[in-house]
Amino acid sequence: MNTVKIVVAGPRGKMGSEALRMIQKQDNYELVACVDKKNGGWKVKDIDGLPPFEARIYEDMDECLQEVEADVLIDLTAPEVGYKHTKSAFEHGVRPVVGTTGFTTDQLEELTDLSEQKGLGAVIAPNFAIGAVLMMQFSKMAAKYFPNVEIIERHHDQKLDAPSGTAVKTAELIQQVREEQSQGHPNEKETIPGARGADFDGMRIHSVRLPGLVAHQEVVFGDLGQNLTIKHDSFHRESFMSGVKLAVDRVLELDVLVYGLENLME
Ligand SMILES: NC(=O)c1ccc[n+]([C@@H]2O[C@H](COP(=O)([O-])OP(=O)(O)OC[C@H]3O[C@@H](n4cnc5c(N)ncnc54)[C@H](O)[C@@H]3O)[C@@H](O)[C@H]2O)c1
Ligand SMILES: O=C(O)C1=N[C@H](C(=O)O)CCC1
Repeated sequence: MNTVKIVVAGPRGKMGSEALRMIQKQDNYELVACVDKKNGGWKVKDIDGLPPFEARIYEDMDECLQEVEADVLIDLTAPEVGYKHTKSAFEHGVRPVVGTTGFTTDQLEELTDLSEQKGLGAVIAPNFAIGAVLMMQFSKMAAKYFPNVEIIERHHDQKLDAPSGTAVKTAELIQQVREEQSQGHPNEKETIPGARGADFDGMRIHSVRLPGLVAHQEVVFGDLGQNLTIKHDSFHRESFMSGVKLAVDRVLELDVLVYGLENLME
C-alpha cells in the first residue's frame, strides 16, 4: 500500500483537528504539513489538544506546497480562503479534498475548469457524513412525488455561511427532479423580511444557528393530508471522517472534480 502524503488546512479547527485524529489512525497516511492562519513555523505537536505530529505549520499555502511534497490537500477552513487554497493545490499538482463550504457557483465552475485543465482530480463535498448524503439522495427521490418542500438546517452558532453547503446541495439535487413551481400563497407578504427563509428556485431554506448544535437538517415535504420529513443529525464531527477518508482514497484515481460525496458511493 502506497503512503498518501497529506497537507491539512485548518488543523486547529473543529473539523481540521478531527481530520488529524483520523489521519493518525491510518497506516498508509502521512501528515506532511499543515496550513493555518497562525502558529507558522510551529510543529503540530506543539499545539495543545492536537495529535503529536512532527509536521510543520505554514501560514501560506503556496509556500507550503513549494517546500513540501504532497499528494492530497484536505481543506477545512473558511469559504474565501478554502477557494484560494484549492486553486493553489491545482497549481502545485496536489489533489484537493475540500470540506469547506460557502463557495459560489462561479467559484465551483472555475475550480471544475481548473481541475480539467490540469487533469487533476478533486473532491468538493458539502457534507462528508454518509447519513447526510443518504438524506440528500432520499430527498431527491421524494421530490419527484412531493414538489412542495422546505429545508430546515440547524448548525452551531460559529458557522460563517448560510444557508449551509448541505442545504444548497440538497436544493440543487431536488431542483433536478422537481416540477417548477412557487410555494405558499401567491399573495403572501413578509411583515418581517426573511420570515419565509431564502428562496432557491421557489423552495424555502431556513437556517437556524444555536449553541449546542453540530449539524442537522430536515427536509419537509407537504401534500394534501400528509407530510414526509427526512432528517439527519450529526452529533459529533467524527461522523464526517469516514467520508473524508473515502474522498482521500478515491481522489487519487480521479482526473476530474467531483462535487458531492454521492458521486463516489456505489
Ligand atoms: N463537508 C463537511 O462534511 C463539513 C463538516 C463540517 C464543517 N464543514 C466546513 O468546514 C469548514 C471548517 O469548519 P470548522 O467548524 O472546522 O471551522 P473552525 O472555525 O473550527 O476551523 C477553521 C480552521 O480554519 C483556519 N483558518 C481560518 N481562516 C484561515 C486563513 N485565512 N488561513 C488559514 N487558515 C485559516 C482556522 O484557524 C481554523 O483552524 C467550514 O467551511 C464548514 O462549513 C464541512
Ligand atoms: O459545521 C459546519 O459548518 C458544517 N458545515 C457543512 C455545511 O455547510 O453543510 C456540513 C455540516 C457541518
